[in-house]
Amino acid sequence: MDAITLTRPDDWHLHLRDDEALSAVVGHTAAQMGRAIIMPNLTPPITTTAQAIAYRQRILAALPEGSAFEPLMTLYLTDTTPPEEIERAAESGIVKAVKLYPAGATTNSASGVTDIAHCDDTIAMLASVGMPLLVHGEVTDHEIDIFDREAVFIERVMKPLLAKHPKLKVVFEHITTQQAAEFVAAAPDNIAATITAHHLLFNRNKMLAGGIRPHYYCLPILKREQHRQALLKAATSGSPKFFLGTDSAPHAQGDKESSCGCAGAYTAPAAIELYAAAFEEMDALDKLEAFASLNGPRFYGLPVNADIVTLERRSWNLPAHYPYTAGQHIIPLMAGESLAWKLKA
Ligand SMILES: NC(=O)N[C@@H](CC(=O)O)C(=O)O
Ligand SMILES: [Zn+2]
Ligand SMILES: [Zn+2]
Repeated sequence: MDAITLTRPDDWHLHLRDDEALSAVVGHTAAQMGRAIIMPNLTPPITTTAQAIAYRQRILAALPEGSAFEPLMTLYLTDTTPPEEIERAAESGIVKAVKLYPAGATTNSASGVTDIAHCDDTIAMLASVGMPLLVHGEVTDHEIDIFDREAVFIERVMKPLLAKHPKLKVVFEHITTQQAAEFVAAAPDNIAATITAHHLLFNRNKMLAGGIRPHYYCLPILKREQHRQALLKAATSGSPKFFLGTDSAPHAQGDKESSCGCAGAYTAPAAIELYAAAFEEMDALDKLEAFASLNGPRFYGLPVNADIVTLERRSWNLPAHYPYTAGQHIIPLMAGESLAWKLKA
């Protein structure tokens, strides 16, 4: 097989940042994806519908000429988000989901939720308007080992949350463990998950064996091979519960290559090609379209994209870096390395 044609994919979990950084990165996603769910973890975070509408305008203004890319906006849930904000969000037609960051779990999560009990009425409103809650599923308890934080989150937070709100639509974002993959597969239809390309392609050795590679440091952190295998199995299973969410999370080179480096892998420039590599490893390229282009819109209740894209089997090398903010580069995942598939321009 030398070419694959797919309905144009969407990215159901993306960080675009703001200002200069936004302008530097948005074209990479817009060249591949029809739409993307835009994460709200700016500083300060996007907590209101009015802020989401303004942020969407900045994204549209930063797009390359003629781009049809559509940003789908989210709100950042806090301890004090009122249920009325959810009603406003639903009425806007612009906000598609609300994001739960446990306070302190990841980049720009300081304003996140300290105890989900504070959000009960707001989450009940989400369930009643049918808007998905997107969850960064890691506990923040310092007693819990970083490699166990996702699995513990399922028991301590996810199961009680779903027991209390059985109709709530939940996307378990960027799952990284066998436990999460099995939990989602066995859950009712209102529970789905995004999976990143980097968690499908790499285990923690890539980050830590033979030298520490900060561009592979992201949250949730890369896990053991056993977990990568479980994610590959889930993504290629044909189940409509699993879909593409790159979690492409740009940070300046200097903020990654540091004594206390930021979490986040920059995968947007080669997103679909990285997923193609993972699906090919499973001999499952025939399952890529459902995962990348069909399952996400179905869960969100949106139409699939009307146009198609073509991937060609053609070896190419990722650039060593891209321009980012003034005086800073951004280093993509697999910088300088080769990929077997290339999206046809
Ligand atoms: N994934 C990451 O490692 N980082 C994300 C935050 C997130 O998605 O948790 C970021 O905003 O940089
Ligand atoms: Zn996250
Ligand atoms: Zn993210």
